[in-house]
Amino acid sequence: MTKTAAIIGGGVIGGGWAARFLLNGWNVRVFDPDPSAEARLAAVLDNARHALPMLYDFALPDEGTLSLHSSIADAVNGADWVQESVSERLDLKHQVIAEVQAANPDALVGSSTSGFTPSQLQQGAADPSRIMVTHPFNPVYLLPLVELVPSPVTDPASVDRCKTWLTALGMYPLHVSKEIDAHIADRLLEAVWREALWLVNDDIATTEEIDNAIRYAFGLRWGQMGLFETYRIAGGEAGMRHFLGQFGPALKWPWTKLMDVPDLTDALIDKIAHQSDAQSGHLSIRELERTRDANLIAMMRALRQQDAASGALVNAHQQTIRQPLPDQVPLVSKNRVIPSDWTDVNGHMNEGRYGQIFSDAADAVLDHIGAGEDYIASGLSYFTVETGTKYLAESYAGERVQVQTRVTEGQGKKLRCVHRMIRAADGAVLATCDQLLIHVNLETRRSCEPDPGVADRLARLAARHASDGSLAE
Ligand SMILES: NC(=O)C1=CN([C@@H]2O[C@H](COP(=O)(O)OP(=O)(O)OC[C@H]3O[C@@H](n4cnc5c(N)ncnc54)[C@H](O)[C@@H]3O)[C@@H](O)[C@H]2O)C=CC1
Ligand SMILES: C[N+](C)(C)CC(=O)CC(=O)[O-]
Repeated sequence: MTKTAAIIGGGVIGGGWAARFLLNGWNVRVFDPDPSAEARLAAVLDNARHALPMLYDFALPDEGTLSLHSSIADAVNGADWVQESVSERLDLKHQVIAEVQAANPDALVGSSTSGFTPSQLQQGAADPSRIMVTHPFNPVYLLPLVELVPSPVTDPASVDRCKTWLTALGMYPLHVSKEIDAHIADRLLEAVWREALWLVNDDIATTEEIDNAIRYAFGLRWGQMGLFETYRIAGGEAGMRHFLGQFGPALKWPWTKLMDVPDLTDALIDKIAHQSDAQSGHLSIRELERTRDANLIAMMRALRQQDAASGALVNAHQQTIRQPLPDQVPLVSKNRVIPSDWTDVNGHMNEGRYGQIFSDAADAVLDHIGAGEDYIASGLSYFTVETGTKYLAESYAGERVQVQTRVTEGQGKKLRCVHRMIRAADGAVLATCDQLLIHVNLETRRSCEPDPGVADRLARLAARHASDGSLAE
C-alpha cells in the first residue's frame, strides 16, 4: 500500500524531503503557515523532477500525491511518517512535535534538525519513543545521507522501520549511536566553516579562493573516499601509522584557529556578503541550484560506473525500482529520463546515446527471453551485427522517453528487433532502430544456436509480435 509522509515546514529542507518522498511513490501532505510556502515548494519540486530521475537508467515509481493542509492536525492525518522541518528553534520544534503527537500518536516522527539532539527534542513529548533525528543534506532529493540519531528512549523497532523506509527512498541512513550536538557531519562542516570564516576575516583568502581550494582538491577526494581512507593512502605503503607519524606533530602547530571563532561583526558579514556577490551574484539561486544539481548528478553517475561511494548506493537502489518487462506487444523495453551528460554541443541528445538506449532496449528483450546475466555467465550471448537508426526529432535532457520494441525475427541464430523511441510527454516518435543480433558462443566467439529454452521463448515472442503491425515502418 502507498505510504504517506507528512512534512511540517515546507522550506528548503521540507521541500527537498517532499520531493524525495513524492518521486519515490509516497503520498505527501505538507503544512507550512507561510503564504509563500506553496510557491517555494513548487520551485523545489520543479528542480527535483528535473534532476533526480536523471540519476537512474530506469523510470522511478509513479509519483505519489501531493496535498497542502491548513493545520498540523490535518497534515498528519493518516501519515506513517512525519518529517519535522521547521526553523532551527527548540521551542518551535517542541510545539510542533506536541501538536503532531496529539493528532497522530502512531506516526514516527523524524526531525531534520541540524544540531539538536533527540533527547532535547523529546523533552515534554507525549511519546518520546517514536521521536528521532533524521538529519538530511541539501538538496535532500539528490544527496543520500541521512543521519539517523535515536536517543536511549527511542524505540529500536521504530529506528529499524525508519531505516528500511529511508533505504527504499534511495537514501543512506547513517545510524549515529551516541547522540551529540550537531551529530557527525555538521560537526565536521562546522570546523571547516569556522576556519574559512577566519581566513576571510584575516584577509588571507576570498570566498572564491576558498571555494577553489575545496573544489579543485580535497572536495573531489572526499566525494569518493572520505577523510580517513584518503589519508591512509597519503601515508603511502606504510599507511595510516606513517601518516600520523609525519603529520601528527602539525596538530600542535598553529595550523588551525578552531579553538577560537571570529565575531560575526557587521564588517565581517559585509565583507563575506560582498565577496560572495562578486563571485556568484550574477546568477540567481535557481540557476545556482540547477548547476549544483547537474554537477552532483554527473559526479554520482560517474561514481555509478565505478560502483563506488554514492554511485554504489544509486546502483543498489536502482535494483529495487527496476520492474520486469510487462508481457505486452509491443514490449516497452526502456523507460527512462535523458540525463544532462547525454547532451552535446548542439544542446540535444548526442547520436551516440541513441545507440546506448537501443542497446539497453535490446538487453531488456534478451533478459525477457532468458538470455540475461546468468545466460551470459553460462558462456552464451547475442552480439549486435547490424543497426539502422533514423533520428526523427530532437530529444533533450530531462525528457522522459520510452522505447517500444517489436521482435520481427526470432529463428535459429537470428534475433531482429525494430525499436521506436517515443517522448512520453506527447508520444512523438524521436527515433527508430532496426537491429540484428546473432547468437554466439562466448568461448569460441563464433555464432551458434541458442539454448532450446531461449530459442523457444524467442520464437513464441516473435510469433506474437508478427501479428502486430503497430511498429511497422
Ligand atoms: N538549510 C540547510 O542547509 C539544512 C537545514 N536543516 C534543518 O532543517 C530544518 C529546516 O531548515 P530550512 O528548511 O533550511 O529552513 P527554512 O527557513 O527554509 O524553512 C523553514 C520553514 O518552516 C516553516 N515554519 C515555521 N514555523 C512553522 C510551524 N509552526 N509549522 C510549520 N512550518 C513552520 C517556515 O515557514 C519555513 O517555510 C532546520 O531544523 C534546519 O536545521 C537540515 C539540513 C540542511
Ligand atoms: C548549515 N547547516 C548546519 C544547516 C548544514 C546542514 O545541516 C547540512 C547540509 O546540508 O549542509
